Amino acid sequence: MIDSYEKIHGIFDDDPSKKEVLGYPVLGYLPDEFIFNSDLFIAIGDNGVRRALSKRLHHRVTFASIIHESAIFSRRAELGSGCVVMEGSIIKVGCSLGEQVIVNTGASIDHDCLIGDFVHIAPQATLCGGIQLGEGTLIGANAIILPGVKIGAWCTIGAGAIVHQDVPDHSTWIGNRLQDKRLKIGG
Ligand SMILES: CC(=O)SCCNC(=O)CCNC(=O)[C@H](O)C(C)(C)COP(=O)(O)OP(=O)(O)OC[C@H]1O[C@@H](n2cnc3c(N)ncnc32)[C@H](O)[C@@H]1OP(=O)(O)O
Repeated sequence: MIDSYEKIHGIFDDDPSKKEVLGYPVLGYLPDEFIFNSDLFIAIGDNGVRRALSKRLHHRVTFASIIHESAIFSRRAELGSGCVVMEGSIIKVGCSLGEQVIVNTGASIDHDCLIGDFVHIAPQATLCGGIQLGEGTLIGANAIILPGVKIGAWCTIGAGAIVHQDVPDHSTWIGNRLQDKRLKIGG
């Protein structure tokens, strides 16, 4: 997506065997003393890793946000820095998305939703109106969150789930119910 809109100067990656990605040079590990002349985008899906890198770097770089041209993003919605809004997704009036949020392909976020930092909303997930998502939560592909539901921080909502009630922090929800913590699913 970045390739469609902007010049990419290079890619940082900890893996020394990677020399190029999509024809762009891999610059190796990101050194602490690196001086940025361009915006940075953290292209990492893991919400916790994205948070850690963002905290490490935010004082010395500006994070780019990317909205694909096929997405519908209400002019009455807000988006933080470092976000990506992918192909065919819809963000409607009154929504507020924090920093480093991934809105994946075809996801739908209806009116007045409040989305915390470092959230990932996977492909084709549907958020009805007035939903709140805490920091770092993953909404699995094709999940449906019913109107007004509040989901806490660092939760995992399974692919295809239907969430019909509030979910506490650090919980996992699969299918149509909260999982017993003893199952230790989704950490
Ligand atoms: C472009 C992209 O790809 S973006 C990435 C989007 N990613 C996703 O949408 C993934 C969301 N993750 C999931 O749905 C995962 O399956 C999780 C987090 C719910 C569970 O993962 P794990 O903790 O590894 O659980 P595991 O695979 O061991 O399954 C545990 C049990 O739950 C069941 N289960 C797992 N996921 C689901 C699901 N989504 N719906 C219903 N049942 C499920 C399994 O069948 C298994 O049942 P069993 O104990 O009766 O055999």
